[in-house]
Amino acid sequence: MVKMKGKSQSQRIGKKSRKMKGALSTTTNTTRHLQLQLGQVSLIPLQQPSSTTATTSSAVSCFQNLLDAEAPNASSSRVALIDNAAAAAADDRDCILSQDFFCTPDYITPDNQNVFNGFDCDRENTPCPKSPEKLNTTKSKRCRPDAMSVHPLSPTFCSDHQPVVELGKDSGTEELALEKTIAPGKPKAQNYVSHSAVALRCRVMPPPCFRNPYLKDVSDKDLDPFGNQRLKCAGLFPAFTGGDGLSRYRADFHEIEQIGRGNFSSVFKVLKRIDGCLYAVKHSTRPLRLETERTKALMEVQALAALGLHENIVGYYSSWFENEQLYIQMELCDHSLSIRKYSALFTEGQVLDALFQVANALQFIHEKGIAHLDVKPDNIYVKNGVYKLGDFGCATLLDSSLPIEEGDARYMPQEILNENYDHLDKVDIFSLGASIYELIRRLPLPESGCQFFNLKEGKFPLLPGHSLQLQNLLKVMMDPDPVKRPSAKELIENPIFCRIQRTAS
Ligand SMILES: Nc1ncnc2c1ncn2[C@@H]1O[C@H](COP(=O)(O)OP(=O)(O)OP(=O)(O)O)[C@@H](O)[C@H]1O
Ligand SMILES: [Mg+2]
Repeated sequence: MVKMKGKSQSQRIGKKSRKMKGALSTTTNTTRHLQLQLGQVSLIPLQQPSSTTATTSSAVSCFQNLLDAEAPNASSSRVALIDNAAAAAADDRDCILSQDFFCTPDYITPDNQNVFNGFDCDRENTPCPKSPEKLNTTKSKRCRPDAMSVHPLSPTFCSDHQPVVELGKDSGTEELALEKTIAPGKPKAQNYVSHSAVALRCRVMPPPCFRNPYLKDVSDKDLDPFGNQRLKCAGLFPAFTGGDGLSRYRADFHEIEQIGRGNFSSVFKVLKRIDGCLYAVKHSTRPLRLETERTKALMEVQALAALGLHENIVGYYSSWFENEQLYIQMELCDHSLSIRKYSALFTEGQVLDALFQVANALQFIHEKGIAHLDVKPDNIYVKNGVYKLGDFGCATLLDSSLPIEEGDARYMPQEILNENYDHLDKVDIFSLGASIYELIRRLPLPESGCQFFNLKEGKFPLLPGHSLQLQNLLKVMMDPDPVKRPSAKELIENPIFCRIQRTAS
């Protein structure tokens, strides 16, 4: 409780009540009637005026507002009072909910919370959202003209898309109205699953589980027994897809700035509210409406999760669907090696360092039976001098048992453009060679023409300032015959890397 100087808060409130009663004594019969009712409703001005005069006038004007609101008959005045009481109650709830917001598990957090806490999902960008503006009940009246009020925790609380839910009109009590799901005498809509029903189901059922195609040794029976059926209706679950309900992104993270944008996604630097640490959160830029689109998008996180931790692979923390978009929480890196954004010149030592570290990442993922298929400078990130392979959006299984979607054509070897998928691990080796070549030259790789095809043949001009040993290594990595390219394991065993190991030790 906030202590006030010299006097307790209740003493001050008592003083204000007495002043208000003084004002009441001069009013009409109607006022006395209202005064009786006010005995049960505390009228406390929201803002405490500094001077005594201001306090009195505030109390009077507050009372005057109630008088103005009073309708000719008693029941409507009761409605006005209930509305004000409900609004005050909503205020209290809002204050509590703005705290609860951060600690309640998704599937029990009320949906439509953003509606009544005044939390603007688009513009919210503050670490600690303030308690919302007081909502008056006009809003519920506009949505539901015949309703007295709706408990905001109810799934039926005012939403533009709410199906009709009739409320009890208990004129004899001043409690907040109890909701009745079906109005007596009204025909029940057939074959219609109400939004509220879905919201309710979301709260009692956890979201579905998916089989990870990159993990071979997990049997289907280890998964959620309803998984298959529920995958089909995953898009129906607001808590799962976001819907118009709670934003897990907004609830859990404070967005700091956009740090990247790919063809399919945007990446943001965020602060996780609960642990105070910085992360990168990537989300798809267009909605994933179809089950096939969601399944495809999920493969990126499934690959990351199946791989587990490696120093040279971007760390993966968590993922979820929201508003038909897939969100991926990752380790935050300093920048990518994109030559459009990062223009530093690479010495041979730095080039070898980057090559060695990414080759380590490739060895790790190839050993787990996974190919990346989109190795390029944009997808190699740096954090404190450590290179990390990221963007597993094209990852697939080496045995070609999963669909194959090749990455950026500039970094792809000829065989994959010819749809020969026999040596997918060697595709990554070619792409790494092409990436290093681009980093050395600081010029974007050609997208077509003679040079484009020459590179696919492993033919490129000399690289001044770099050792022949390195240039030969790049040529063999970009050999048109995938079999002649070294594996990632062979690559990291190349004696050329003794140089950087010597420097490091
Ligand atoms: N974990 C991260 N830390 C720092 N920056 C990142 C991170 N993840 C992504 N980025 C930045 O965001 C950019 C786009 O990310 P990403 O490549 O994953 O998106 P995408 O849409 O899959 O890309 P693409 O167009 O290559 O398919 C990256 O090039 C990088 O600059
Ligand atoms: Mg990318």
